[in-house]
Amino acid sequence: MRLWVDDWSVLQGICPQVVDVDEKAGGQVAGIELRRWNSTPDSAEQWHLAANEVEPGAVVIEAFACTLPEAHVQTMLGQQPRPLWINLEYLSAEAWVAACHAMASPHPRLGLVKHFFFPGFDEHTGGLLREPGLLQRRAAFRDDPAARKAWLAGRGIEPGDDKEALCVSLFAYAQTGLPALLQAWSTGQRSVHLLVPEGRMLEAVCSALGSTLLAVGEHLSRASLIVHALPFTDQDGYDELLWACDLNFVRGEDSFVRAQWAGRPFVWHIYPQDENAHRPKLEAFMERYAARLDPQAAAALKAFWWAWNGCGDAVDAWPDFLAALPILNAHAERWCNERAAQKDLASALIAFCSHSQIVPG
Ligand SMILES: Cc1cn([C@H]2C[C@H](O)[C@@H](COP(=O)(O)OP(=O)(O)O[C@H]3O[C@@H](C)[C@H](O)[C@@H](O)[C@H]3O)O2)c(=O)[nH]c1=O
Repeated sequence: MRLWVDDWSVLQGICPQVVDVDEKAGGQVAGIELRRWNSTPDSAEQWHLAANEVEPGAVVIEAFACTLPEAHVQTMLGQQPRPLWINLEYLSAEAWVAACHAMASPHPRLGLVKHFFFPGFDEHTGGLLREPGLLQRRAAFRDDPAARKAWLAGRGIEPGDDKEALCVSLFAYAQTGLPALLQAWSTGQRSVHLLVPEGRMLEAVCSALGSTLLAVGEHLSRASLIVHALPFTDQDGYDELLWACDLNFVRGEDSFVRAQWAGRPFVWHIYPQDENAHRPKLEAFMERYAARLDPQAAAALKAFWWAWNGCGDAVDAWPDFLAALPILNAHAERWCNERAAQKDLASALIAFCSHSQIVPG
């Protein structure tokens, strides 16, 4: 397995072992060969390993339509048998995805065939990323209240005897509604411990509360609201954060999926696109997610999610959402178990390649 990565520093953040790999020469992490992909090579940066200097694998996965370098495609053309070329698409809950999943698209000039592979939420799609043992690790953590308590205490968070206290993790894109929501939490009846990994969201929270930027490990209190600054951790650490909280604000694709495996209520901030192209995607997921949810809880969820995504007032929507949390909690667990009954994305990819007789089954 060889992974081409165009942003080494981002990879280091979520996979710290990458620090030991020479960016210029590439190297191995957890059995995966890492190579730096310079998508805009220039003469000043001749050191990068060009994709055409490397023999393509039996399967070439182009993620998120990143566009393979022409030279790499040419090398693929010269191979016998020709590699299986897969375009791994963005995650979407929209109905058309099932119809397009695994569809073949012959290259107009080259005679190579590209297959579209869509992650998704039902068995007609490629499924979701879920590594072996994830749900067992989560269960071990969540079934052990002492482990959660110790995890929180290790980060200076001690909700104490306040059974009503709510632990909330916050990871989102820029949010215009944030200051008002923080204000509502600070004056609310229920204590809110807000766990914010370092980064832009922490800056935004501190600035909205009129504070200097908190260092990792520090906290600040505003009546019912206590903000805790957490480090940006590797992905296992981020999973533990999701498991430890009662409610998780997540964004984009990956943290959105991890929150679903956490089996806890969550709020999704979808990646905003031009001309509001993200809205039908948000709606499609909400409809799917809330289809078998109690109607009142479904309405509360939709109102708050829409508001968090810029359509509505999050402060107005918060009380009903808060009241629905116990129902949403049970629903999150059920949703997680249903999704876990499906083939995961990596297994689906292997099955697809085996079926195409490229990879031995
Ligand atoms: C806060 C935190 C996150 N993470 C992880 C969780 C996720 O796997 C990852 C962040 O990924 P995402 O949540 O998907 O957010 P993102 O904004 O980085 O990704 C997005 O990029 C856009 C360009 C795409 O169009 C989106 O669909 C989406 O993929 O970081 C950690 O490992 N440690 C941490 O401390």
